[in-house]
Amino acid sequence: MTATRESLSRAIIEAGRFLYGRGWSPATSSNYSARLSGSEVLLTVSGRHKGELGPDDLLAVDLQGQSLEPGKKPSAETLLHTQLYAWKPDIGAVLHTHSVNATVLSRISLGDSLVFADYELQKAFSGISTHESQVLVPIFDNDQDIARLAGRIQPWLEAHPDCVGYLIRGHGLYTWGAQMSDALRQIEAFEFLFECELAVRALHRH
Ligand SMILES: CSCCC(=O)C(=O)COP(=O)(O)O
Ligand SMILES: [Zn+2]
Repeated sequence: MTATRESLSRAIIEAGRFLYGRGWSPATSSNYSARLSGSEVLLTVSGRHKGELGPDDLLAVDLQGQSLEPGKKPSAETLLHTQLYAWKPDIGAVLHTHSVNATVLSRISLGDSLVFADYELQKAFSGISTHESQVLVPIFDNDQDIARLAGRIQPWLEAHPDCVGYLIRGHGLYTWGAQMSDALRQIEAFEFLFECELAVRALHRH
């Protein structure tokens, strides 16, 4: 069945309620999107409360991140969404969240990536079928210049076609999927792994 703007709007609004309810999109943070076509994306308007989204809080942008709806301001992080849709035509939804665990873990990890290995829950990521795998999650330093940040992320994506998500240090998580349900599953999987990692590190300090 082809997704309509109405069904994709509903999926984004429901995702916002869920992610805000879990505490992963506080204080108007986060942005969400879904692919409308080969050249257009439905995205959250900048600055909106993500637990109280309605259809007016969404707008269409092109793959260059330009608003197609005058009067509506797209997310400040639009380019981080559109670069993913341009990177892979099978991406249908992108989620960006600001959880405590993603923020803390990305701040205390001094390297430029995290590796998750031997967790059964890694199988929640698209393309992974065994715990005997490694999920490599890059951490990019935060930047208020989103075009510059996208420019630093692009070569990493091109070199890692199996990438399932990335962290921005002190900021949050980006992940994606063929459909909104896939992106939501990956958000939950990342959050589970972040919590495990922080718990393991806390135990090792004693
Ligand atoms: C209050 S959070 C600061 C901006 C941010 O990181 C974010 O995710 C939300 O920005 P948007 O423009 O998409 O509302
Ligand atoms: Zn953000």
